[in-house]
Amino acid sequence: MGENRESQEAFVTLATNDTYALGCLVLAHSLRRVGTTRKLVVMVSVGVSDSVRGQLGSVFDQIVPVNVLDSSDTCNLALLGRPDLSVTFTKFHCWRLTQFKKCVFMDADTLVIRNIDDLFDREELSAAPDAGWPDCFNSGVFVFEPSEDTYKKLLDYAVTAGSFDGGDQGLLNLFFKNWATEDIKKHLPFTYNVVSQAFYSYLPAFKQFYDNIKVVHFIGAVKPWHHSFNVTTRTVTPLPSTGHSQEFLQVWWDIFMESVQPYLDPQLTLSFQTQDPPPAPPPPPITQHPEPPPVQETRPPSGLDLYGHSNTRGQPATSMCILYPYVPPRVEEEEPAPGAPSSAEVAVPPVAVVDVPIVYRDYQVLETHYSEEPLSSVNPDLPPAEHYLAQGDLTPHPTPTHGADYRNGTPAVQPEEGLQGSPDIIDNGATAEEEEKRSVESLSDSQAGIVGDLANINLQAGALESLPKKDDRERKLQWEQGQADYMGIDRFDNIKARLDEKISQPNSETKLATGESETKVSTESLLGASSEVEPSTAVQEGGSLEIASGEPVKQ
Ligand SMILES: O=c1ccn([C@@H]2O[C@H](COP(=O)(O)OP(=O)(O)O[C@H]3O[C@H](CO)[C@@H](O)[C@H](O)[C@H]3O)[C@@H](O)[C@H]2O)c(=O)[nH]1
Ligand SMILES: [Mn+2]
Repeated sequence: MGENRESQEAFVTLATNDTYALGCLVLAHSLRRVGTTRKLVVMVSVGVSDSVRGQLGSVFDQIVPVNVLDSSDTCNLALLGRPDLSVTFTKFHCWRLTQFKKCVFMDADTLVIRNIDDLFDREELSAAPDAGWPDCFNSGVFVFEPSEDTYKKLLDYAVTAGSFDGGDQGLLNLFFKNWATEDIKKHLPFTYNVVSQAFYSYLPAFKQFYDNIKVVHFIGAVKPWHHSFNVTTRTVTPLPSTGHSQEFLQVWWDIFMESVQPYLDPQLTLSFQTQDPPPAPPPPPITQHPEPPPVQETRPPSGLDLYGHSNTRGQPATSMCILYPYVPPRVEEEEPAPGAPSSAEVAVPPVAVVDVPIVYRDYQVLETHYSEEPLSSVNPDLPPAEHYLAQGDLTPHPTPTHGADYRNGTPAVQPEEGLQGSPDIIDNGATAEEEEKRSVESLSDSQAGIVGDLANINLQAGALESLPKKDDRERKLQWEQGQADYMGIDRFDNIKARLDEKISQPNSETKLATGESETKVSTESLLGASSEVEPSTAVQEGGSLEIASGEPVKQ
């Protein structure tokens, strides 16, 4: 392979804010660690701060500023009416990197485990199946050939046809619609884009093909950087219900702590937050709606999908996460007083407890289009932003809390007390636990649904007892109707915990037929149901679940 080829091929990623840029940094270090010989390119929009750009420059070969509202774009006018396509279009800028012959695009939330330079032997458009709908490809990793012509066609197509999921993935799948059938070589193995929840959805395959995993993709609303990391034990605590594999989260954090975090600008903690979209109004309290709340026709039904994405675009869920964006580097200490704990034993308190609005697949709130400059300054010939607002195309955000004008398409409803005015950073000396507790308690009963979310996301993994207790019987019925709460109470590690518990109780009524390779367990035991369940509703035909019980997942 000639040096020539190596300089003409690149891995490309994208960040529109400092938060996603952290992902880009970890991704780039992961690529360097597996010894890639190709160039590394990151596309950044105005939302990425100078200090973070500087850090990107230390690991990427090129930083390419991109701006979707570049007035040279012929499609500008049409785009203005389609704010939902903003980040989508930013991603498409990768086709303009015509200084390269071939590229591999990688989302900022991907992590490279093994060398993938062989991807450059593939043609446009090669990608791996999406775990949610395998006839579609996932657009987090794809091979493409830069071309201004393709870029323009994509924009035209986007404006006329639109994206069926509002994001780039829906659009790219329509544009490259023969991907699934035309050429098997364009079907990348799933190992090139393993959604990190796969260990959960298909554990045996995850174990079988574990050694081939090349790229892990942390899809969904909760990203590795939303997790908390204990600097003393140097372990990450997985947030329940995200489904992310602890093991790969740990790999992400190890790289982050070693190669990224020590070089972060100490001021970043603040800019980190202000770059994030402002807290959006909470979804209407469920208890006050005998009928489902009115939903705009264009929206798919609400609820979370397997990966924790909300199907309700424009309705962010609010969750508390503890961020550890910056841990001050250790300074040489004076001799500790006799009897005082050494610095290694002192748990570092969280830097900030942040109310993070988690935005599910909703890219309308991002700053690419709107936050930095008023629309009118982008192209002085265009009518002012109010014009579009008046047409009902866009809805202004109720309160531009960060000085930026985020027009996120969500209804202009004032957030309710208790969620609304929570400052971005609570730094009052309270411990994370106290703060969590306080914020949960401050919610009114009518926000019970939200309390559930808060409680759920704050629980430490394995804290089964403190999960919100559903009525056992109701839960059992739901299970039997195929409505198990796979991402919550019925998620794998909970089921496993219950199994372990049952197995360790020799007098348990649970019927355990332990074969060589599998264990059959009754619905009842999985649900941890009490013995008061009526016999008629006890284990029914088909109500049992098979669980492979081979060796545990590799640690
Ligand atoms: O505020 C944002 C949001 C996204 N991105 C970039 O866009 C990518 C896609 O967003 P992401 O949050 O990673 O989406 P996913 O959770 O992975 O969801 C899926 O849906 C997206 C929209 O269709 C696709 O882009 C993804 O590839 C697909 O995996 C990110 O990795 C970033 O590179 C930003 O820079 N800023
Ligand atoms: Mn992604």
